[in-house]
Amino acid sequence: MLIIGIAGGTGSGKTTVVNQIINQLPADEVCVISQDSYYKETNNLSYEERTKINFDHPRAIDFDLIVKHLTALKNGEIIEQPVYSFVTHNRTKDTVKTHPRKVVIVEGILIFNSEALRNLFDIKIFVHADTDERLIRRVRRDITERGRDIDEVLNRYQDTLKPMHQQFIEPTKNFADLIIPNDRFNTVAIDIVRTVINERL
Ligand SMILES: Nc1ncnc2c1ncn2[C@@H]1O[C@H](COP(=O)(O)OP(=O)(O)O)[C@@H](O)[C@H]1O
Ligand SMILES: Nc1ccn([C@@H]2O[C@H](COP(=O)(O)O)[C@@H](O)[C@H]2O)c(=O)n1
Repeated sequence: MLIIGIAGGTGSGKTTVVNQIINQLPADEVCVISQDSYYKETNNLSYEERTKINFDHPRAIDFDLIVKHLTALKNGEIIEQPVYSFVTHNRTKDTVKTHPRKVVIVEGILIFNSEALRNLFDIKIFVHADTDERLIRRVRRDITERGRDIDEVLNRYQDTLKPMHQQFIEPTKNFADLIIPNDRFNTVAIDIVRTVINERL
């Protein structure tokens, strides 16, 4: 099994890069674990309280469960990946059965913050896009796909996204084996990653 970690700031294009990598691989040879699925359960909080959570701080993530699930996949076991709702800011009652595959891709803003998780990755990739580009993409995406309005996105950006990016996300670029510049679509980098995967399989 080849386990690839793909980190990078919000809006850097991690999900897009993952889709570009996997769309040429047979579906039964790859599975994806998204860090967003592993936001801690907050059933004890009201909706109002959940809107105030700092979702860009490592303490918001259930790293123990990601490590447990990744280890289980490595041991050939099927896992029940949680499903997260950006509308309710909580996990839903659903789960997605995720089968062990030859290639496992884990993507998320904070995945290189956990040493235990880092140690499970065979290849660590950091997707980079400039701050203004990420903000523009985030505004567009959160309004069209995540049910937010402009004030919500900009307030969250100023209060948590920007400082947390500087404190926790950008420094983890140093752990990367490969940095993909993604201000524009970077087909060369995607081809290189695909070649590495094919060689290792
Ligand atoms: N290289 C790129 N050029 C232009 N837009 C991009 C690029 N990569 C991603 N996007 C767009 O930016 C938005 C955020 O990308 P996404 O892959 O969801 O980022 P992340 O998973 O890092 O938050 C999406 O709407 C996506 O279509
Ligand atoms: N309820 C939530 C949970 C998380 N976020 C934001 O999602 C970002 C991470 O996802 P990406 O796909 O952009 O990597 C992160 O920056 C959180 O602020 C949210 O808005 N609401």
